[in-house]
Amino acid sequence: MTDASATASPDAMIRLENLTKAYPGQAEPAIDGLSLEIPRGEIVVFVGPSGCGKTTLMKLINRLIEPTSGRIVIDGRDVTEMNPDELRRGIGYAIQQTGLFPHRTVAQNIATVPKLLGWPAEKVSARVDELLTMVGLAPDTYRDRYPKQLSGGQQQRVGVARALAADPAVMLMDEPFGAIDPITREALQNEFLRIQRDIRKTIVFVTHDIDEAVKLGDRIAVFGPGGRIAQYDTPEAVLSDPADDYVAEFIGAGAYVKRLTLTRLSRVEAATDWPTVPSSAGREARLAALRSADRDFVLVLDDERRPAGWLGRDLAADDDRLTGDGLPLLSSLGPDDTLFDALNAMLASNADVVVVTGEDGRYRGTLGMAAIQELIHTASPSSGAGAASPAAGAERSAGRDRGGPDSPGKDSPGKEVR
Ligand SMILES: Nc1ncnc2c1ncn2[C@@H]1O[C@H](COP(=O)(O)OP(=O)(O)OP(=O)(O)O)[C@@H](O)[C@H]1O
Repeated sequence: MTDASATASPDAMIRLENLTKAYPGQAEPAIDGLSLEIPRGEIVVFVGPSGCGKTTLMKLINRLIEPTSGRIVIDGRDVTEMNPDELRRGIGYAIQQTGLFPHRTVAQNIATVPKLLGWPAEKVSARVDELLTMVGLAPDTYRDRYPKQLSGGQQQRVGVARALAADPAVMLMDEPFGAIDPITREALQNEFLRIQRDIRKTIVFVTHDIDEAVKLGDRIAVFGPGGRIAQYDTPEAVLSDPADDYVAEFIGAGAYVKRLTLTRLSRVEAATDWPTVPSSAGREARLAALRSADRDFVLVLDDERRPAGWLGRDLAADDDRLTGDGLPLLSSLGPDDTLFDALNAMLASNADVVVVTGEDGRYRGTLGMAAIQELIHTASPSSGAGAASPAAGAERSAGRDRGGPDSPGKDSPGKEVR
């Protein structure tokens, strides 16, 4: 773990220095001599079992409680020297129970801090609409609703919007997606990462869930009992080189599979040699594309170059189906999907390839099973898992996914996954 006093870095947004919190009447301190640096613009995830002091640390950072000893420095300022109200207005705080005010509308909830800061009404209103749009809730539909008229996932989104309202440099998020079903949770996580790509806040995120930590964190602090940090490192390093038995046990089984979740498809080079045909192509052009293809399936792209479906050789004899959009294509994956999602899509569709699109939904290429296999073995922390080496790996292995004689799934590009 980082010893802040020894390695104080100029770009640490939050510095915890030898921090101790002993609650009155408790035999052991909840936090005991903890030092940690949180870099500017990164997501640092505190992960660990219940009762290990994660929430205590969050409350210390925004001064809902005071430390017994030690210092907390945010953006170069010792927080104990700041007015607590001023401090908290500069920190967005989102929690599991959302803490939304039940008798205030969504807009009024989001506007809480901007109003305290005395923003003019038009600016507040524009900010509310901007944030609702950002978290995927149409302002016209949701602005005037009350929290109880929203689903749990929508409430979480409003909670995140409210935390972001005054554009704080620091966000503290304590299990914000905790009580949400797994599908909504995944959607919220993906949206959260997409938003963070634009806003680049310094975010401290608390979770019990190592998979969530691995997915969201630029760095993970694995907490043990008594507020001890067992390891503070990148997800890649924690997964592939756990500091001790405690961390290894906390990660649990399946470290290789978890590592697949670290690499987003945006960082993987997709193979671009799969044969394609525009959806505007007529019968003859489609037949010609199938004849000249070195695979049994040709990918149909619409006018915007978005994947529309697979055209199989078996359709050549069926004019109606040949001139339609081919088989359904439900397994196209976007830049925020991971190698894990790609593998899952392949397994679900019994195929050995998935179609990869860019942020705009346009076709970017394909990714095959062999490429994933190679990526997971070439990506080590030292080679920068998920960064340069996967792209190189994808390129190298692209040729092996081309449906050659020894490619088991060459005839099944995937009927449908999503
Ligand atoms: N107000 C309090 N008074 C006394 N002890 C407290 C208080 N708040 C927390 N504690 C104790 O401090 C320790 C750390 O609690 P904390 O809530 O920070 O843990 P946590 O890691 O956030 O747990 P969880 O994941 O369950 O929320 C626990 O032993 C808890 O019982």
